[in-house]
Amino acid sequence: MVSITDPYDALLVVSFGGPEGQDDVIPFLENVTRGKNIPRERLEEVGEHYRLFGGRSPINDQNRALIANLEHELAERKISLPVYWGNRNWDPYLADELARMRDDGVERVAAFVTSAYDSYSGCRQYREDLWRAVRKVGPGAPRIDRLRHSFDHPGFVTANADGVVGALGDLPRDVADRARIVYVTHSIPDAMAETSGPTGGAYVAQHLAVASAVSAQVQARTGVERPHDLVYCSRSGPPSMPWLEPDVNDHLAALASDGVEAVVLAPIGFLSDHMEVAYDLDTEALATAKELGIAAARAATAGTHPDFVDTVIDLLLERAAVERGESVVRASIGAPGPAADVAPAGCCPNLREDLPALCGADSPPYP
Ligand SMILES: CC1=C(CCC(=O)O)c2cc3nc(cc4[nH]c(cc5[nH]c(cc1n2)c(C)c5CCC(=O)O)c(CCC(=O)O)c4C)C(CCC(=O)O)=C3C
Ligand SMILES: [Fe+2]
Repeated sequence: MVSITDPYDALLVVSFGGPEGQDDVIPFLENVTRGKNIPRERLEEVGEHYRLFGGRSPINDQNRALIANLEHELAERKISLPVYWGNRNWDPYLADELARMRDDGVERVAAFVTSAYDSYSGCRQYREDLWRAVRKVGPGAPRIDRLRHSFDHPGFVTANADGVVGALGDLPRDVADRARIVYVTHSIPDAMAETSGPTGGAYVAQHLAVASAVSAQVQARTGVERPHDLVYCSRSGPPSMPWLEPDVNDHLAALASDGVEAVVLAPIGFLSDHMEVAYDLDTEALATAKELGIAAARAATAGTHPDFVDTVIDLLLERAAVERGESVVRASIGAPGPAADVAPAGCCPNLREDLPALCGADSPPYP
């Protein structure tokens, strides 16, 4: 009997990983920045962000919550499929989880990566680490298909629109109708943005599409048209290297001098409230807004919103149908359109060194 999840034996949630206590902070940061050109001062600064929160990133608990919701929703739909979880930079590591899956008899797995957009950081870097994990496990490692990026799935957009509507409700009533919606994502080097996706420029184009789609939904639901912007947080790297701008704090200052009284900060670049959201937005940017005298509220991320949980399952069922050779209608908000199932050769290149990566047209054969 054909099951709607065939040919998959499991779903694997692939994430970044984060420290769970003060002793983890330095080893975690060493894992993240190995081979990268991150200045010492920046590392110490980021270490302090984690220390402020007891050395514990919120990201692992958020992944545990997402997985619990996925398991619940799969059970509700009478779909019997185990869910596994492996990280790039912290326990549970990808290679350990792949070995566990192999021992459990899993041969073929669909991987949901907790990164919604195309760029080296959100695409190829995960696929390089999947290759490294597969090579470490060796023969018998399950075959992995990475699900397409979730940015343009209508469920992701609705979850974010709900977040913005909720944040508008947190603003003082007299200014909420005049609030500006400031969409925020992770800054990346200009060179990484320019080369993102199959033909370049995908990172910014995909965010602009999501920002417009979320704003249109918010307008439809509130009956108020509000201006919006796309800005960046969490810049790293040497100061000499250009990264995407404006920074959210600089942007708030510019808005204040233009007389803007209220903003919603909507972190569409992040799938859950991890450290960039908890520190860079909730701690730093909200303090900046306060100093400037702007009323500000932060919109919830997709997190465990039911529409986002459904999005993950929908992407899984879509890809399973594709692999069975069936034709599918892909849920999408439209241009720039769904990202590819199999990453095209050379997409989201690693500009530092050429490394083998899984789930692409240019991937090496399994060991
Ligand atoms: C696009 C993007 C995403 C979104 C896609 C995705 O979700 O993957 C993302 C996610 C995350 N980034 C995270 C943490 C860090 N990122 C760093 C460094 C960097 N990120 C970059 C980009 C991105 N990062 C880049 C271009 C660098 C410079 C180094 C390099 O060129 O690769 C550093 C080193 C210190 C610093 O440089 O700031 C840390 C500690 C965490 C965990 C948070 C937690 O613990 O809750 C998460 C989810
Ligand atoms: Fe990062």
